[in-house]
Amino acid sequence: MTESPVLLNKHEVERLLSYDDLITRLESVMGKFSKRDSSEIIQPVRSVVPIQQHNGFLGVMPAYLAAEGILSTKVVSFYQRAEGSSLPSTQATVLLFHPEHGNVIAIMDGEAITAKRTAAVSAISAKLFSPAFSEVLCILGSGQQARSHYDVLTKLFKFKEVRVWSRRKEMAQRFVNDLQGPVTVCGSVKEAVVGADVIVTATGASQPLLFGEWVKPGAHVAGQLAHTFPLRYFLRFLTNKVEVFAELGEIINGTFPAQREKTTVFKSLGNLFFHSCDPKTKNKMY
Ligand SMILES: NC(=O)c1ccc[n+]([C@@H]2O[C@H](COP(=O)([O-])OP(=O)(O)OC[C@H]3O[C@@H](n4cnc5c(N)ncnc54)[C@H](O)[C@@H]3O)[C@@H](O)[C@H]2O)c1
Ligand SMILES: O=C(O)[C@@H]1CCCCN1
Repeated sequence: MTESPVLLNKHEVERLLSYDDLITRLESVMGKFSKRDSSEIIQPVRSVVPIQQHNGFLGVMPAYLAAEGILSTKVVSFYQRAEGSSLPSTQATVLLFHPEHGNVIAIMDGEAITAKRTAAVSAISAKLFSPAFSEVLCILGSGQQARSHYDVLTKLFKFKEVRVWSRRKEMAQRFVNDLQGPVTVCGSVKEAVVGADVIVTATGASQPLLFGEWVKPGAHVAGQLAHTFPLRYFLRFLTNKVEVFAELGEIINGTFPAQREKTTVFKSLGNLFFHSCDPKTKNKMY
């Protein structure tokens, strides 16, 4: 007879999930994923059901790591919320299965996992690609991802200055009031971005907010885009001289060099990494 699944609520997940463990673990699994060896990891592309009349989506994100006996799926809904809505735009549950018997062994809050996992992956990208002496962090947005990115990036790097922009200044101010360290609230995206070494985009915007001409040469952009944000926009608004270079796992594996001195963009959905174009560098397209 199978036992009842363990239930982990948001508070428990937050307590148990440390950024140090997550970063180590994610570096390992992203490296394995990029080897495309199905005996190591099977992770199909996320299935998404559009819920058009309510501006929402339901996604299912399964994965299987045979050697480690981990069989799991996240079930996530994401909705476009009206400005000022108190509802979270992303809500998720993660189910862990017994790989041999197929029964559910744990049901975990997925909001905390999504917040921390996504920020930890950006932190890995920043570790690899941010300028050697990064002093200024810029965060666009003031929601869940903005907060988790603030937490992990200020834990890993010693920034001299942190800037936040949000479409409503009072939301940016509320975000800052919750933090311990000093953060500047900026009145425009440009003001927040110019001169920044690490730039996090964490908004639900489906139109470009950040323009390449504002980005300091050599800076690193960690892009948490709305999945509705077309990739071609993201490339064009940044610069028309962008090449898709590699998956993050390929950089971790050493298949491609990180080239920290270049202006780099990590597009989190799909784990792609871009850098500004160098004609001598081999193009790699996915
Ligand atoms: N890559 C990933 O794996 C991943 C995971 C989770 C979330 N995301 C994406 O990250 C983004 C932020 O997610 P979140 O959980 O922090 O959401 P959230 O709802 O907590 O915060 C959204 C933020 O975006 C701002 N915003 C919304 N629409 C905007 C617009 N049109 N212009 C300017 N600002 C706007 C809001 O004011 C708020 O600051 C979303 O696009 C989400 O889809 C990506
Ligand atoms: O990977 C995720 O969990 C998120 C959910 C929200 C939309 C973007 N992707």
